[in-house]
Amino acid sequence: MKVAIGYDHAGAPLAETVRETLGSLGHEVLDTGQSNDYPNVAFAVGKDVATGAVDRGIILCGSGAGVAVAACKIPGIRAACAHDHYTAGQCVSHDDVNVLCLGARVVGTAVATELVEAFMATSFSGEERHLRRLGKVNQIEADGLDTDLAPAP
Ligand SMILES: O=C(CO)[C@H](O)[C@H](O)[C@H](O)COP(=O)(O)O
Repeated sequence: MKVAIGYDHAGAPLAETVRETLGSLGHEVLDTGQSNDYPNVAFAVGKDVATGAVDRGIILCGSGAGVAVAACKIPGIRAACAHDHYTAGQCVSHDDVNVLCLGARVVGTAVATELVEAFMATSFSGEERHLRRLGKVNQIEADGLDTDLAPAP
């Protein structure tokens, strides 16, 4: 896959680990570089994913939270902050997450490597219940505060 990465000053210490891990897995890395304001980083990576220039994105900041908040504002982006192996995989298989957000002040290089591996090894399951829920996410994105969601079955 082609993967865009980006990082702020707080995320930068993990950038080389992410680049190396993606490379060792055979993925192509598009490095969008560093900005010291996390919304700039999130927008650069999220735009590449949303336009289809790359398949997925990985964004690094201090906690992983700031870049996730910003990236989720971009239509078509499903970003998640994951610091455990289970979430890094399940966020893709259930929620079709296309941007992984990591906090370099939270995890070290060994855990970050495992998180990137889990994220990249997982595909969306396509199961009916997950498609239904993702449809509702898309509905919220399209209709905003006017959204009228069907109740859960
Ligand atoms: O971690 C973050 C918040 O969730 C941000 O994305 C930044 O990395 C963080 O706020 C940077 O903090 P600093 O005090 O400006 O170094």
